[in-house]
Amino acid sequence: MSFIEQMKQKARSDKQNIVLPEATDLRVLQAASIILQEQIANVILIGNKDEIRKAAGDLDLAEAIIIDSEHAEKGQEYAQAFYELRKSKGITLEQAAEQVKDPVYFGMMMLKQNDADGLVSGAIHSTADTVRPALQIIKTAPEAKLVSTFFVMVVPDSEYGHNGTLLFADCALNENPNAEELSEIAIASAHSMNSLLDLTPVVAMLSYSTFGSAKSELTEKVIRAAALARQKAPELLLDGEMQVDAALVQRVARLKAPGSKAAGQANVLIFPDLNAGNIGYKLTERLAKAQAYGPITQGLAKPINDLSRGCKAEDIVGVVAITAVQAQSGK
Ligand SMILES: CC(C)(COP(=O)(O)OP(=O)(O)OC[C@H]1O[C@@H](n2cnc3c(N)ncnc32)[C@H](O)[C@@H]1OP(=O)(O)O)[C@@H](O)C(=O)NCCC(=O)NCCS
Ligand SMILES: CC(=O)OP(=O)(O)O
Repeated sequence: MSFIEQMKQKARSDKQNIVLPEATDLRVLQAASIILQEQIANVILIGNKDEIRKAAGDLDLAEAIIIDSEHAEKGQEYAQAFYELRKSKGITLEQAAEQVKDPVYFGMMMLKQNDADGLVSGAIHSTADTVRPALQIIKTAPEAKLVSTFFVMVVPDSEYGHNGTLLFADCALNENPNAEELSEIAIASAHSMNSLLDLTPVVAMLSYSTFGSAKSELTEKVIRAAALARQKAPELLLDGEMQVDAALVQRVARLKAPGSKAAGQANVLIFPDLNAGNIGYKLTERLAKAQAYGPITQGLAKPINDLSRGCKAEDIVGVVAITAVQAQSGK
């Protein structure tokens, strides 16, 4: 069974309430209709009922719950709760009341107040505009030091990773992580590989150098990050710095990184910065025609996941199924 079929099946076993705040986007509404039809999750759409119905056309959304954040019953409660959260940053109650009318902020407050289980946004909003409210309202999980993101990449007809399934991180959030932050991203991604995909993570810390073949501040950062990650999580199969061919291809690994416990068989690729990560996932998606599910966040107190503005309806369905599975395990 494919990765995404597994996620859908798991999601169906205990249906979660997932908020979609971008409810006038046709791809989001098409996804909502598929999610309801396939019984993957209960769907909460945020927006004006008439506008949503107009945008939806013939789509069957009869089972979706629609909440208008401009005139919501809980608007006052959410405004007060948001004000309490952000008053130390100088926000007034009036500003809080305005802010929670925004569908993304309203959706986040639904999660904060336990009125929903997960949220998916980003078909219209940039990553910053999806993740910033999550960082402000939902915040990091108690055990997490840093929030980061990953993509589950499913590459057709590929022997790399686990039969073409790999986890790429961080492709969406942390712009230039230092060595300490990069080590946290690696460890969190290994845990995500294990908890979400039930696969043993084999982690490669990527660079343009393999085991000292080049030397600069950039390679030194990755070497330090790998050392820190090994120190903090010695049980992990993790190595670096290494080039992506050494990480994936056994023949190249034998030449460039003999004796490495991760080279040649990596299924978790940790990119050194956001330029590399974002370009790397989009290249794989477009040139290798891979499915790219994400950005999925790790380290937030509740499951809030992002999308690329270039996503298709089926990508949104996939990310909602993943969000529902994360919500099940967080309960
Ligand atoms: C997401 C992003 C906007 C957060 O940036 P920011 O400017 O630090 O935002 P803010 O300063 O408003 O931070 C919001 C809160 O989250 C916290 N925070 C920021 N990044 C964090 C992280 N990675 N992990 C945990 N907390 C974080 C901040 O400390 C702040 O907390 P506070 O408001 O309670 O004090 C920023 O990292 C970003 O723009 N990343 C790139 C996104 C992008 O363009 N991706 C490319 C396409 S996918
Ligand atoms: C994840 C990502 O790159 O998002 P977008 O394409 O919307 O910038």
